[in-house]
Amino acid sequence: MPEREAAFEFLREQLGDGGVDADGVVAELRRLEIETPSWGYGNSGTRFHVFPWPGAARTVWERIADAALVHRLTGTCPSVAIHIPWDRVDDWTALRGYAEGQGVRLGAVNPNLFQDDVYRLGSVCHPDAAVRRQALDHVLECVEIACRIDSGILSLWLADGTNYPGQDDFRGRYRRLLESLGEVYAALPDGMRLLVEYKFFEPAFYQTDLPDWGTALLVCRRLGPQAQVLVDTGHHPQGTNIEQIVALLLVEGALGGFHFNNRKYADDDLIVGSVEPFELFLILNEIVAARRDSATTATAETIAFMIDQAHNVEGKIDAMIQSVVNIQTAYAKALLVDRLRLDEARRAGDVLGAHRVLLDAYETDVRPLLAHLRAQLGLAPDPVQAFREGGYAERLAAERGAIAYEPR
Ligand SMILES: C[C@@H]1O[C@H](O)[C@H](O)[C@H](O)[C@H]1O
Ligand SMILES: [Mn+2]
Ligand SMILES: [Mn+2]
Ligand SMILES: [Mn+2]
Repeated sequence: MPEREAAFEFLREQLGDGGVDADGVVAELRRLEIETPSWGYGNSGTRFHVFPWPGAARTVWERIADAALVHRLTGTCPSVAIHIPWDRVDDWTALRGYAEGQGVRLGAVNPNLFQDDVYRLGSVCHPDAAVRRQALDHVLECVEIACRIDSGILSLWLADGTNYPGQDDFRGRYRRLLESLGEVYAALPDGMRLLVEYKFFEPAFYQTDLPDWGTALLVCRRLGPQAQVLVDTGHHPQGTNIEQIVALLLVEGALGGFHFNNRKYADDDLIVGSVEPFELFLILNEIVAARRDSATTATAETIAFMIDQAHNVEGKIDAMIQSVVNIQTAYAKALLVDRLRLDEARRAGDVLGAHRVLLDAYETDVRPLLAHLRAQLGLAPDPVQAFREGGYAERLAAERGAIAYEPR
């Protein structure tokens, strides 16, 4: 028996002794879908510099081709999120056809209300009604695009905010926010969700109009059931307990999706799980727990798992594959949590006992499980290695070269 299968058989037995069905875990892993961001495949950087990467995607077609490659190597990324205008085309049917021909579908549509000169004082919260109108027309165009490509998600992040005390009126901006998003919500066709993303600062440095989960939840409540909160894991002040926010939003039926990435300081958009893998495990543990709870299953089953990252000094495609592997790994560990033993320890007030139930799952090497899943899908056991040893990077660099970065 090949070594990997032997490792899986050994783990299956070990898990079986603890009452965990390894085949059930593999089946749940197989259902996991992770959406990658088109903008994660191109050159990106900071205000200090953008380092051009040989072979980095230059057009929406190349970004979709790279996303499709990630899906072919991981078997778990069937859709790619697009950003407007970065990914705008004249013929959406052609782009949709191209994507489907590559084996992926076009996913969440992200409007861009942060790169136009008129948005200096905000977009949908701007004091000037004419600027708000321009912003709304862009978002409504994105609703139209989502319809054309049969996407079920409009994913909205607002850079809106102010830089100095007194610059604007908090109540006035909040009212404009509600009024503007009310018009967006009214334009949503049945079945399309508006995901409201919050972020506590940047590019605004005194006040942000959608700074936290509470404000996003209040706004969603005002709008209606098609509006849900999007949690970007890089958008919280240091020390925030993100897994608690996730649990609360699940109970409220308001958790619509994630933008997975990781950070050490601010919105660093680093590879998810590369800084705090335990936090990622705890977040996914809340999702699995909610799926096991009839009161929260419905919401937990429709969460959009999306990545939102920028790869400034590393290759884009293997970084994205590593991100997918990190999410699969954390999710697999969350599926191993012995929830019966956990509940017992909690009821008994056994604080350390309960904590150790989570540690048992977290410290389990799930690589044999993931390799077994990939074998089932006819894929290489380690997709990052498969990319790096498959000559893809060299071929793309030869085909595309390293273009100097043009600001978007
Ligand atoms: C590029 C932009 O960055 C923002 O910080 C936020 O995370 C949005 O989701 C993303 O679209
Ligand atoms: Mn984001
Ligand atoms: Mn961000
Ligand atoms: Mn981010």
